[in-house]
Amino acid sequence: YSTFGGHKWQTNELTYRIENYTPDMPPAEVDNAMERALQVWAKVTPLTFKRLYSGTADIMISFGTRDHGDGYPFDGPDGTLAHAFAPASGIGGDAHFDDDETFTFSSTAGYNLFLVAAHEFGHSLGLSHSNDPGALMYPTYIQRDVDRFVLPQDDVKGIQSLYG
Ligand SMILES: O=C1CC=C(NS(=O)(=O)c2ccc(-c3ccccc3)cc2)CC1=O
Ligand SMILES: [Ca+2]
Ligand SMILES: [Zn+2]
Ligand SMILES: [Zn+2]
Repeated sequence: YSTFGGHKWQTNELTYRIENYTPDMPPAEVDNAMERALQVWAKVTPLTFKRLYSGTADIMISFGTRDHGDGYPFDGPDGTLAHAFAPASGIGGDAHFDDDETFTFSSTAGYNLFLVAAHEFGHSLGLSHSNDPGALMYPTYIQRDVDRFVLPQDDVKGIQSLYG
């Protein structure tokens, strides 16, 4: 695993807000994918995630295409699927998803939103990429069985090196 130089949140009570939705799936499935992706990390750390419905949360989650206002424009279908910012005020911690992608949650076609979100939230919490091909924080997307998803040991060690 690797971190952004040990950059981390100074509190364990984090907040998140889903700012908008993708037309690819019902909002309830987006909520579910995001909640489960955050729980993956909460389960192995003292971190808790509280959902906000207005105002500014630590982790602002949004879907956008091309230039969406942060100087890191998306690139249309395929290529970059999403990006997230390391812990910091303002845009720090935020996770953006490229709405030119077809995200799915139930089927295994397309990019699994739960997996991509879990990976991006790893960045939002302070992890950068791992060179362990089995790790969630490995830079390349690998389709996995999300029903029995268990956070790989490399990621557990990484997040606990920050918040354990
Ligand atoms: O740090 C960055 C910036 C660009 C990235 N490219 S991506 O959006 O195509 C991407 C690649 C792999 C994943 C991923 C890796 C492991 C598990 C799940 C998703 C997520 C997004 C990945 C990423 O998180
Ligand atoms: Ca893209
Ligand atoms: Zn962005
Ligand atoms: Zn990444």
